[in-house]
Amino acid sequence: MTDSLAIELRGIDKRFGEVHANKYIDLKVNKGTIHGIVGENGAGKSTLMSIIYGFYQADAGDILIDGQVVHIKGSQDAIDAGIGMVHQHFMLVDNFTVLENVMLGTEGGMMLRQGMSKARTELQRLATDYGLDIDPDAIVEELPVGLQQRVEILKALYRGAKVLILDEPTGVLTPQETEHLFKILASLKARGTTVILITHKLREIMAATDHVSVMRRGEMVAHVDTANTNREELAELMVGRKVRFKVEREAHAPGKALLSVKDVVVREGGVDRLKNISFEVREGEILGVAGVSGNGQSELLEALSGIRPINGGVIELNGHQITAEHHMDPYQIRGIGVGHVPEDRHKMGLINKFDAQEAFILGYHRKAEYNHTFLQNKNAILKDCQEKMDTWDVRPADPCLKTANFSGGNQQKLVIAREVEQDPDVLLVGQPTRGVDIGAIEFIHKRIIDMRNAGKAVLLVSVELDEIMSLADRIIVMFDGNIVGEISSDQADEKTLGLMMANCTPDHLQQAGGNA
Ligand SMILES: Nc1ncnc2c1ncn2[C@@H]1O[C@H](COP(=O)(O)OP(=O)(O)OP(=O)(O)O)[C@@H](O)[C@H]1O
Repeated sequence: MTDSLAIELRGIDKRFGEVHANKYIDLKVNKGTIHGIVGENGAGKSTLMSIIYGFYQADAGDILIDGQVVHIKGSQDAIDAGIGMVHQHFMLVDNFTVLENVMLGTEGGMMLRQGMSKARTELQRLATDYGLDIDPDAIVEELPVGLQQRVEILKALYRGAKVLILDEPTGVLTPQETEHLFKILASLKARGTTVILITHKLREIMAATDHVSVMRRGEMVAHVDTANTNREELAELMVGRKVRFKVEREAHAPGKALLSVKDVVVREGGVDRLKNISFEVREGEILGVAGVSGNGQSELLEALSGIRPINGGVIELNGHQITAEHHMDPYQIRGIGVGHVPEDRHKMGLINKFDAQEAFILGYHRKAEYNHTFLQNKNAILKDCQEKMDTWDVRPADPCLKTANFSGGNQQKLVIAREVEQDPDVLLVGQPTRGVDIGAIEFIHKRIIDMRNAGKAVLLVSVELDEIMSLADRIIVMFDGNIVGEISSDQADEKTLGLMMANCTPDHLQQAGGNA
């Protein structure tokens, strides 16, 4: 039966000091299938994939490709063995063209005209065969995220990948881009490529995969055929208990406005990113902001949190006015009772070299409780961090571990725990559950609802429509720097929101309402 296996792992074991990240893992992946891998944050999924791709060396165990043991000591060995990987954070050279990125590091020489022209022909063949349409001369940084990911896939195929690993590929994609990606994966499968897909989104697992393997705390705990399972069972296998998918949200009367935005303009390079927008968020209310990425939601969060000055209008935050003339920086804004969970935890939420205990006080480090007269109160910081890590189930609960060495989902928990636990009056939160496992999503959602029930104002920006619809009381929709519509969450459904996000006419919306 081994001929039908694209890749097999036997007894893969890996430790990082005290952390036993992979415990004697066995895995069989059939050729020409889409194989899902799920598991809680820190379960060891990325470590296992990094071993297959040669980033890490296993302490024990074998990797077999086409039935033969292969020794993968680096990514070039993995590429030679027909393995390709699309990382969560793309590995592209931003100011190179698509073609240059695809060729980079391969035989033929970038500078040789003949090599370039051969590569162009091959790239076009791959693009046509796999439905990966792209302009070879486009500059990568000018492409939307979904197309940049396509370049990563093409790069792997160009290097002859027979097994393609995708680690959380949809975390940064819009729903439309996600749909496209799944069509591409189906076409890869139809042409015999094997896909290993890591995702926390169980809907995607159910829709796209043939088989699923479940990891928990470094172990492989189950292998199931997708056709014979469901989201609830997978969630229970991952977490070891039943998980509620539905958020409990009781009716609640909001109070006075804690955040008010009046005619706010944000300009960048002569272009208005926010065009005279106005709205309010009141005490005891969650306002959801929906929109296709790139329509001003990120600029809005950055303006409100003080990262970006505004060019016009007025923001009133917890009784304080911010205008173009009177800017407040992020530290000052935190000081007036505003918490901010940035959309991109790597760029704005954490400093990789810092320990978890330092990450936990970032932005709050001057507070009296973390300081003696002149020096930091290390004991207080350590104790505080330990308590919060336990409450939020950050794994490993080690305040001295470098931020970079936590798994992606645990890094996200560090950031959101830091902001929520400061008990701000206004919480600005971007993509709160990006990369977070199903059990942690349940917890994070509950904490956001608890804040609303305690009379706080929450502004929630998320690309997950399910998340917005289940948490928000009201939803505003952004398009091209404007607010193009508002809807209460009881009336919102995916179709109506989708049309609003595309800025469709009232007629279209009425039809959608009728058909919904
Ligand atoms: N370079 C490293 N040094 C120390 N510990 C590490 C390192 N890389 C990973 N770990 C630890 O190994 C464990 C497994 O991490 P891994 O990133 O594989 O989890 P994951 O299942 O991919 O999680 P997530 O869903 O959050 O991405 C975690 O406890 C993590 O902190």
